[in-house]
Amino acid sequence: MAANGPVDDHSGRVLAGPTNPMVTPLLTDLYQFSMAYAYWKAGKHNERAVFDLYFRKNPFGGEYTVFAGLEECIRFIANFKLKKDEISFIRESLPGSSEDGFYDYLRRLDCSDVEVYAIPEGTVVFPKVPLLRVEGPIAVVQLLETPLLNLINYASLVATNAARHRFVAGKSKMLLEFGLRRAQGPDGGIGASKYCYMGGFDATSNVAAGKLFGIPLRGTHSHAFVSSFMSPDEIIEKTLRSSDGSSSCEDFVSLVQTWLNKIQRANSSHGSFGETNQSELAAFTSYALAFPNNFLALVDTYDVIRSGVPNFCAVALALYDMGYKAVGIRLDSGDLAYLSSEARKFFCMMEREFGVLDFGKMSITASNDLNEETLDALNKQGHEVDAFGIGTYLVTCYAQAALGCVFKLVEINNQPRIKLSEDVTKVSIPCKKRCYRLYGRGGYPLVDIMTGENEPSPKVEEQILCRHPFNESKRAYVVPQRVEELMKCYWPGSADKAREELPPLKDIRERCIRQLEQMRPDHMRRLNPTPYKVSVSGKLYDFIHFLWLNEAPVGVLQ
Ligand SMILES: Nc1ncnc2c1ncn2[C@@H]1O[C@H](COP(=O)(O)OP(=O)(O)OP(=O)(O)O)[C@@H](O)[C@H]1O
Ligand SMILES: O=P(O)(O)OC[C@H]1O[C@H](OP(=O)(O)OP(=O)(O)O)[C@H](O)[C@@H]1O
Ligand SMILES: O=C(O)c1cccnc1
Ligand SMILES: [Mg+2]
Repeated sequence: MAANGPVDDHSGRVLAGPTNPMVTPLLTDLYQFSMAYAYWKAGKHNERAVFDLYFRKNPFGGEYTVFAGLEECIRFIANFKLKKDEISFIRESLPGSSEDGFYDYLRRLDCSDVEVYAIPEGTVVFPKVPLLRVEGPIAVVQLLETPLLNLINYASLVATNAARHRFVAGKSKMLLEFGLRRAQGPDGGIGASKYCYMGGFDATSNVAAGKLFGIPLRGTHSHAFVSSFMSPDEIIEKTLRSSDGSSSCEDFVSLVQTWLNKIQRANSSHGSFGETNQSELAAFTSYALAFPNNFLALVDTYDVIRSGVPNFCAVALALYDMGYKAVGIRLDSGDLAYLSSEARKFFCMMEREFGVLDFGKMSITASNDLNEETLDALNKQGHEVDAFGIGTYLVTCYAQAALGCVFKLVEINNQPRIKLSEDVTKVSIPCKKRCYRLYGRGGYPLVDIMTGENEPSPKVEEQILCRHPFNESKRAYVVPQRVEELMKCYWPGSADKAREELPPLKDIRERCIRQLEQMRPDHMRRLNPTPYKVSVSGKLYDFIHFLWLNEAPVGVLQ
């Protein structure tokens, strides 16, 4: 197996660079280069360091997180090489006293001696457990800190946000990501589409993301299309061939009008609406002529119940005459519970009145500032929405700005290191570690446990003591029914190890959905979820506290 550089992986494919060409070795904080210089000057740059990348608290008030962004990290590491002009820029940016030798060193730098262990992308993960363990010469690994955090923080946050929206919406609903126009710039938009799909969305409106990642594309039309029409007279080409090609309707506009009259006269709709908006009818008719097989109309430009829905039905029934099946409607304002229920009643009434099979099952898409709370409210009220189009709140992660992943030194030259803090949640867990997920009888994950690298792994059916890393009184014996080692080798560096494949996005998405489904329901609920337990072995617990006492200066009281 090949170990170094931008080489082929097992399937013979070259590991391409990151999706965003802005992700280069310069996409880091200046202080990383300053430290790299100081390490080099001190002759320390090749000291072997181990860093853990982890977060401290689950986002959105929840008790789980979806890990995303790994593939981009590995592609970055595989292609890490400073270009001549980049090195010149670093020389200009560091103090003039820096020595030439450092820049020769930068020229030779790559990640061929860096090892990356990581939890597979799409896994459900928890605070304190390393998502990534990066080991290598300290100067190089230090340069990786910022880009790795940048690639993982938003990816995992938005994937988690998507998973949470999916959880509230339920499995059977179609979830469409509509956020590109509101996302934080182009990378925010592309990233949101990729990671919302990973977190369980079905499709995106973002065409570039469709091309880049093969995400299914979906979309409707906007109010502009509806309001751009003034009257049915504008429609010049009125012919529609039937779906089987056997006949043709010379004046589809008149056919639609005939159906509108029938609907108005129908017994069950008598009196429920008068004149509908004719310019809206023109827009719908025109759209149907353009897409007879995919007719979906935005029905809230003028009045959903008095105009949009009857106009839609008139066009849909005319299409039906020609052998086509309309797709449905989109609602983008108003009370979505009420309007979707009223629209459904209208469709069912059309089915009964005109004997059109399945007309009542017409798809209803809803959009307009949706988020977890509005989805939850709609569920509680009862609604008839089949698909949700969600933008702003989803992609901007409005409910929480950042995940807060950190990158902490846990070992140097085989010496464990600890970072202390007044705030116990900020004390780092030292040592190069192994992490396991222990499963209980119900098939649910029970606890994650971190051990020292050389400790024996937990065994199925063998009792193991799991301790809270910092709280002495919190501990439990666990007899696992299944033991899963969490971190796998994704970049072996110069070690003679096999590299994990980077699976296609679709497979990661499926993994993510399965992972979320296998969690115990009380960890997943929105209100007061039960925290999932993250622990350390007895041996690691003792060592953390030994090191803590060793490193913490004893105060003097005067
Ligand atoms: N039944 C419902 N229960 C709870 N929230 C709802 C319900 N229906 C819609 N919403 C939400 O209420 C908000 C309504 O937005 P807003 O008050 O701006 O009105 P609007 O429908 O957008 O009106 P307009 O587009 O005419 O200005 C949106 O965030 C929407 O998702
Ligand atoms: O509401 P979001 O969750 O962000 O979903 C995307 C929104 O973008 C579109 O319209 P846009 O907001 O551009 O115009 P509108 O508000 O006037 O409909 C669409 O109609 C949705 O309302
Ligand atoms: O296709 C849609 O309906 C759509 C796409 C992006 C934003 N709002 C709506
Ligand atoms: Mg809007």
